[in-house]
Amino acid sequence: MNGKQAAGYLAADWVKDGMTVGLGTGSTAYWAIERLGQRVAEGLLIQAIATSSASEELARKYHIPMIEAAQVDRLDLAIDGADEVDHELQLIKGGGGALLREKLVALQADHFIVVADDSKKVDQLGVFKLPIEIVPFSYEWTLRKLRSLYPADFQLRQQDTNQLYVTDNGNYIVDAAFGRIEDAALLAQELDHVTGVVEHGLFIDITQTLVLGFADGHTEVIEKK
Ligand SMILES: O=C(CO)[C@H](O)[C@H](O)COP(=O)(O)O
Repeated sequence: MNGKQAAGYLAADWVKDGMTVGLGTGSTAYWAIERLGQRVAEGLLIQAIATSSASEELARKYHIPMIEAAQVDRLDLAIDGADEVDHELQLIKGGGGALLREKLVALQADHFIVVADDSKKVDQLGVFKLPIEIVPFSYEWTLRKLRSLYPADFQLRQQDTNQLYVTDNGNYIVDAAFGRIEDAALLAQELDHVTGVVEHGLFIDITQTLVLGFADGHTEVIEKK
């Protein structure tokens, strides 16, 4: 068992009968979904909402009962991966392009658990390029605005050489190389106010629990102070 699997499997233990669960996206959330699928096969009664079409497909493969967001007001729990996590459990997410739905789901959950292998733990956020989801209409203006605000490299994410990456919500993603981000909360607030930006991958004060997995299969659980 590698670190991602160890973290994903352990996080699935938080899920109890009757819960509505948010399912994250990526190669670590994958293991949590697989483990939940096993538990559903053993009789666990839950319903779930997925943060991407890929996770929805995976959950359906494991016969996890899926519902639409409109059917519930709150989620009991959401489990998702991260691209970076710092000591205060602030995150960069969106490497897999699902940041908007991931943030919507995380904010609606009473308990948000992040699953990651130990390579994701950093002293300061920002080495991983920050994904920023922008609307396609006038995206060049939004890109120009971002470039005028910050001395960072902003690159539109490509699907392949001829095609821009398009999210499940029909938007584009800009990957921003900030380097070390001195004040992630401030940057998050500023990006919230850039017209054309739909959402960004800074998850500030959302995570309650971090489940870290290590290469030898052991895990560490860190609760938000
Ligand atoms: O934010 C995400 C997708 O939008 C993922 O959670 C993040 O990229 C981590 O992925 P992985 O577990 O594959 O390393």
